[in-house]
Amino acid sequence: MTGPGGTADAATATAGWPGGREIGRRAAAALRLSWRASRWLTAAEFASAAVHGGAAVLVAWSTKLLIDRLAHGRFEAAGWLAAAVAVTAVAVTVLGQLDQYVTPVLRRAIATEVQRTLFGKVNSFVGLAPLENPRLYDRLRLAQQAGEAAPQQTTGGLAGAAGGLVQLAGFVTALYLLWPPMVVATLLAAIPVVVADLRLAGGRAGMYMATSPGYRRRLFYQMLLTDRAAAMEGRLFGTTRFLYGRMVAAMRDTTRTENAFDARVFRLRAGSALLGGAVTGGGLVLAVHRAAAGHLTPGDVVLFVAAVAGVQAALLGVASRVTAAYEALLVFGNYREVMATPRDLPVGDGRPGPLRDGIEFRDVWFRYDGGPWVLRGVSFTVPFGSAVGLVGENGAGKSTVVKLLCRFYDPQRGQILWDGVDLRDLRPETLRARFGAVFQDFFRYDLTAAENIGLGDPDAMHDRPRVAEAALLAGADAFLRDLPAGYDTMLSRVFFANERDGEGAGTILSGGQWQRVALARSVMRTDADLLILDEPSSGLDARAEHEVHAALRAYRRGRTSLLISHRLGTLRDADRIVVLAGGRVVECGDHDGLIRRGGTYAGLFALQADGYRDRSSAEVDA
Ligand SMILES: Nc1ncnc2c1ncn2[C@@H]1O[C@H](COP(=O)(O)OP(=O)(O)OP(=O)(O)O)[C@@H](O)[C@H]1O
Repeated sequence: MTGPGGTADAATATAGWPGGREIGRRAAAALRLSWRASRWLTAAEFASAAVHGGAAVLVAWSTKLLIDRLAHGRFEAAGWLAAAVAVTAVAVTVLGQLDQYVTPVLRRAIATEVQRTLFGKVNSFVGLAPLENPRLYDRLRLAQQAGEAAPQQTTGGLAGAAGGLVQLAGFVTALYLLWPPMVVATLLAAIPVVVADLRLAGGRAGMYMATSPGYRRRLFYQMLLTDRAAAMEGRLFGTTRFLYGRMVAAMRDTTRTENAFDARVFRLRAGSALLGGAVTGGGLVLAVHRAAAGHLTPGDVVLFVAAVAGVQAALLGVASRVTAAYEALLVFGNYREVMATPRDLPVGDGRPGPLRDGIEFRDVWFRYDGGPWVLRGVSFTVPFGSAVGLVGENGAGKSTVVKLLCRFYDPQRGQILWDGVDLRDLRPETLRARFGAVFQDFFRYDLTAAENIGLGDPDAMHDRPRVAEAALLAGADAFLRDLPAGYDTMLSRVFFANERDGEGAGTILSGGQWQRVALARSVMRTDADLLILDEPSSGLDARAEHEVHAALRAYRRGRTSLLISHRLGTLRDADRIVVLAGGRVVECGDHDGLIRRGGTYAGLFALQADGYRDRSSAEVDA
């Protein structure tokens, strides 16, 4: 295998091939998956393969008898045999058609089952860490591929092997009866083919692993080249050529690795085909000689030719089916690994009641996946009914605090307590159901405006008055009503509202408008105990910011909230402001107290206030 990274990656990927037992376990799992997807189709696949194998021998043997009866002038018996051959041939043809129907339908049933189980698994991850692991994406891609292919390859492989063995046994018996040495020669010629195919199966699985990152990169660059937001920067900075180059390079890399592998396949297969051809040709010449010497009848020669070809075809069929199944089972390990991924975070049984006392961060230490410490012993409380602001420079760890509170990760040390109960002892979904939140990197769904807001409480998604109320609070109602189809306008240029007729082209919102939609989404849960607002107004104009904050102040009254904003003016009326720096809480108090203290917060506030002051008046002051 060549190509940058090809050899090394393949070597890593193929290190530690699974043994026979593991392959057996995978085969059993693949069969179970196929059975679960459709037991009738799985059974039909087996039945049709077995009948196929037997029918081929039956046709060849009947043909031999037919020719011998004809040669001896026994025409009546020949007539019956001809009818038997015709019926068998018709049955085989019909079965072939049934096979053509069963195979794709079973494939689709398996594909549906695989997608259902795989994405169900991804959905079951409690936190975000598994989704930040590039290996997961490789495994997931291969798992989808192999998850769909392996069960059918295994079913087909086992069924085909069963059918092939029936055929093999029939033809070997026929050859043995005619001329025993030919059995040995034919089997010997087929052995290199089987060995070569098994070796290729291992190589192919390694190649899949080695090319998977390349495929993902390729898709990533393709997505960037067609993504609207990326296209703006791409055109302005001229990065499209760079991205295009990277995409083509990634494509060449994977293609080179695949081509090198296919060349190896060709060399091995051509060599073994040559050997098989020589045996068949030589055998035919000898059989004709033996017939000329009176040792074989004309029917024997016909059966002989059919048997040599049949044995080779059966052996090759069994080998190729088994190796295809083996190959698929090697990659199927990815499906099993994804499905066996242990739960990323422990899940407690507790159901948090409505917040009564408050939330406490107690000596919380946290770092992302072996990186530097982001929080180093952070302690503060969010008392029930209060508004707490988090302040700190870029990278201070404010959003990290929010992510820990939502239990996207667990702290390495310390505790986060909900009314005195550790978050780890609570069910994450019931805990999260108590939050309303707008994140700094909120998501823009390619859905309608109403759906974009309604997703904040899927149960109330179609409750239009609730959606409109949330939009009103977030200052989004007026501009959403003005859209071409009001709340039903698609907020996307990638989909039509009516896909079938290609009608209802979408609209693009401005950054601030999107922020208001996200804010509306965060207040959809009317019974939320805690409102988390991470930079909710960074994109709003001055008037909108003023209006939205006034509305939110009223909304927050009596509720508990955690606010993050670099615009310190918006946090002025928070009951408590927590200042983070160097991973620690360096100050805590209300606005007036912190200003009097003259520390970090007072310094940041003065800097911002300075920026807003009229320069000339500042100069006059000076
Ligand atoms: N998923 C992640 N994986 C690795 N490191 C991360 C991840 N998310 C954040 N970090 C790192 O953690 C640190 C704190 O990030 P965080 O987003 O919490 O800061 P912040 O105070 O919210 O910053 P800002 O004011 O810029 O929004 C940063 O150094 C950042 O690089």
